[in-house]
Amino acid sequence: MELFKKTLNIIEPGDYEAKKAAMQRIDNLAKPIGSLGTLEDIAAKMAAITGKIYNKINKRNIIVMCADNGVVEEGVSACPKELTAILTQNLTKNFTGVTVLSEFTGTDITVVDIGVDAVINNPLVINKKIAMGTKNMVKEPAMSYKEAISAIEAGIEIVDDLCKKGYDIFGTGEMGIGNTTTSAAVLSAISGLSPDLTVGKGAGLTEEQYENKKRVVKRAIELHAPDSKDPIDVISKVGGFDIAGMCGCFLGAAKNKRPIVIDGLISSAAALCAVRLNEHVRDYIFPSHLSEEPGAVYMMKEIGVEPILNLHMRLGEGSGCPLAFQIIDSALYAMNKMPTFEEASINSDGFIDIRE
Ligand SMILES: O=C(O)c1ccc[n+]([C@@H]2O[C@H](COP(=O)([O-])O)[C@@H](O)[C@H]2O)c1
Ligand SMILES: Cc1cc2nc[nH]c2cc1C
Repeated sequence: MELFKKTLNIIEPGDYEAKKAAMQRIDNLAKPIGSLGTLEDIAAKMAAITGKIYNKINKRNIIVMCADNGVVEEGVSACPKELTAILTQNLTKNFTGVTVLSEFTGTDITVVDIGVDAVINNPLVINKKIAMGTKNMVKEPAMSYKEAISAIEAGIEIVDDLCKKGYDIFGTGEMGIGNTTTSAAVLSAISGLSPDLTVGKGAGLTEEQYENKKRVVKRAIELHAPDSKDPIDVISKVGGFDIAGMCGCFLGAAKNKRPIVIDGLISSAAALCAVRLNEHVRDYIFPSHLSEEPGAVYMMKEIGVEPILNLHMRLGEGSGCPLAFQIIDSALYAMNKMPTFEEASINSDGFIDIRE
């Protein structure tokens, strides 16, 4: 509880003076005002995070939180629960989408067992197991309030450690059969939106199974009536250990003044909880893509960010993060290397400053 409270208390807003100075440079670059669109927003936001106008990312890390969800016994997923443990192991063998894309983009992966319902005997998986999966949320709260805090603290600790190792950007990912159900439940509980809008087909469901999934989310919310103003209450009643762990990652990144990227629906649920715990966390968050899950649009709105990409992806694992890293790198490179109108005029006889 101490680490959680301390972290929440010391998170500061971004450096808006540095952001203003960055915007000034961006507006002076040899291009029509605003013509680099979202790349400009990214470069300015990064300046607010680091307090510097010129930024470069050297070390990238995606933290993948793996956990099981008790609600799977209600038939909400097309996948067998055992896949969580298998895919957790696969993350360490470069057998997954996120690891291959990370290899391509020079990104390291941190695999965390935060609640897989199996013994994961693998030195490449960090053991932060809170329990052997959550409870079935239509029968009882998914976890205790204390467990939710412990899982959040595990995420903060992971980010603290990685910051000491020199990582300067983070991605968030997860592996957990059934976690599109918990994510939709968290979104509905916090926003008040009907599960008819927030629930999707996840890894794939028949129409009949999809109707059941919506009923399950409605039943869990009716049973526990989570307090929409208390993200810990929401996570503990209808969330998952992966969502809690990633929520901790967002808080930890904000505390350490490091950028952190959202992937799909599940990491959005974690980001939403983190932003509701402390509004300043938003200053450190970059979205990546718009997940194909229907709830993703509402997640983005509730968090208050606009996805950079729309690639119709719905893999999860953190797979959108390496792609966003490349866009972020490009934005920073343009910011650092493009000449201003003044610089371009000095270096080229024929240059016309279109602002005059
Ligand atoms: O992140 C997303 O937007 C996303 C959308 C659909 C499925 N997933 C992945 O699929 C698994 C959850 O799907 P489900 O149907 O079991 O809830 C979990 O391991 C996620 O990584 C992830
Ligand atoms: C193969 C596979 C990979 C995944 N990654 C995230 N969820 C997944 C579900 C399946 C089935």
